[in-house]
Amino acid sequence: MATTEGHSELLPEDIGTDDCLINYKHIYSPDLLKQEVAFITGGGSGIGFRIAEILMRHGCDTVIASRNLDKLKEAAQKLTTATGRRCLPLCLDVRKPESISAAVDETLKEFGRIDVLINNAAGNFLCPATSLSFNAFRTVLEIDTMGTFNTSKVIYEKWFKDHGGNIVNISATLGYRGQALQVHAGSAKAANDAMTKHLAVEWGPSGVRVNTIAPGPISGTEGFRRLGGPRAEFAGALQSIPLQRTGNKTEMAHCTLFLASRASSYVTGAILVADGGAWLTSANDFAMLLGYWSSEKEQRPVKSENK
Ligand SMILES: CC/C=C\C/C=C\C/C=C\C/C=C\C/C=C\C/C=C\C=C\C(=O)SCCNC(=O)CCNC(=O)[C@H](O)C(C)(C)COP(=O)(O)OP(=O)(O)OC[C@H]1O[C@@H](n2cnc3c(N)ncnc32)[C@H](O)[C@@H]1OP(=O)(O)O
Ligand SMILES: NC(=O)C1=CN([C@@H]2O[C@H](COP(=O)(O)OP(=O)(O)OC[C@H]3O[C@@H](n4cnc5c(N)ncnc54)[C@H](OP(=O)(O)O)[C@@H]3O)[C@@H](O)[C@H]2O)C=CC1
Repeated sequence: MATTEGHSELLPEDIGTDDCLINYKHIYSPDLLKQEVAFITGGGSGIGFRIAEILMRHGCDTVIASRNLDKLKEAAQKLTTATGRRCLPLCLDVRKPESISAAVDETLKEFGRIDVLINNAAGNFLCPATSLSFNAFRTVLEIDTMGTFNTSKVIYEKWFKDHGGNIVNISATLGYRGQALQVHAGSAKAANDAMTKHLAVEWGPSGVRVNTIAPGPISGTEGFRRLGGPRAEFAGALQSIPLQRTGNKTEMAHCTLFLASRASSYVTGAILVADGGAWLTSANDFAMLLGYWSSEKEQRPVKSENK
């Protein structure tokens, strides 16, 4: 108990908005990723933003890429100011391979290399299977699973195949025991965990490592908010996690730094579970989540019919 609380206290400013850490203490040498370039999908917010920051604080230049260019520009400015490294904001939709291709070309033109790909972009919301439209299920699979494959394949073909590289996927432990109101996200992330192993086998001979971080509930993020995490009713569920707290973005970024760097040079095809032990024990309370979902109608679009 004292150990986990102690670590939380080291990072008091971690909770909340996408701002850079004020008192960051390096985990590894600040030169660990010197002269490397990381391409981070969804790097303008939440866990992806913090991953960009921690990689940059270890010497890396970054590309942060997603759909909302204004948000990305603001994030890139903050990241460069805080770390002194370059950060290039680029617009893409991971569902559209041609947009990924254009962003990768731009990256290679600007930086001349890509060393690390972080597949972090995703979409999620709470919804029981009976209310989930076919299109809603497809949309989440297209963003999370097709998006991860599309980005990996484009970067492999344009760069990693000839130069090697390092892919880290951001998954989730929510599907490991089945989670209520999450059939879409759980199915998508399970496919990604399988993809990690398949691509590690196929691309290992080209010098490409492929690994995954599987987070549990991470406070101060959109994903946590969308699933009702900050609500008082969930306090009991969080207490059922062995480490008795949510994780934070910096902890996820440190795990990513390990897999993205030579610190893990003989690791591939691995899934690093970083959830405080949550999936081993915590209650998957269907009634509680359904109650929350029913009370949060403004979160959901009005659908005419299942498509
Ligand atoms: C938190 C729980 C607390 C305590 C539990 C304690 C212990 C539990 C222990 C272990 C559990 C471990 C972990 C769980 C905790 C955390 C969460 C895990 C995973 C998290 C994943 C993520 O967070 S992903 C990142 C979240 N951020 C985003 O989603 C931002 C990006 N999102 C979007 O862009 C949209 O939301 C989108 C995904 C819908 C895509 O947008 P777009 O392409 O524009 O698509 P639309 O046209 O809008 O919609 C497409 C169809 O989808 C339908 N839809 C959209 N929103 C909803 C909704 N809210 N509900 C139902 N259906 C929806 C929409 O209607 C469209 O379908 P049609 O049929 O109408 O066409
Ligand atoms: N938060 C949590 O508790 C947990 C999160 N995770 C995983 O962590 C990762 C980050 O989640 P979190 O930080 O919470 O959420 P955010 O909403 O902050 O991050 C998701 C990012 O994905 C981008 N994105 C969404 N759709 C697309 C798309 N079609 N093309 C390109 N980019 C897209 C968004 O940017 P834009 O809108 O500009 O496109 C956004 O920056 C996700 O993979 C999530 O599944 C896993 C377990 C728990």
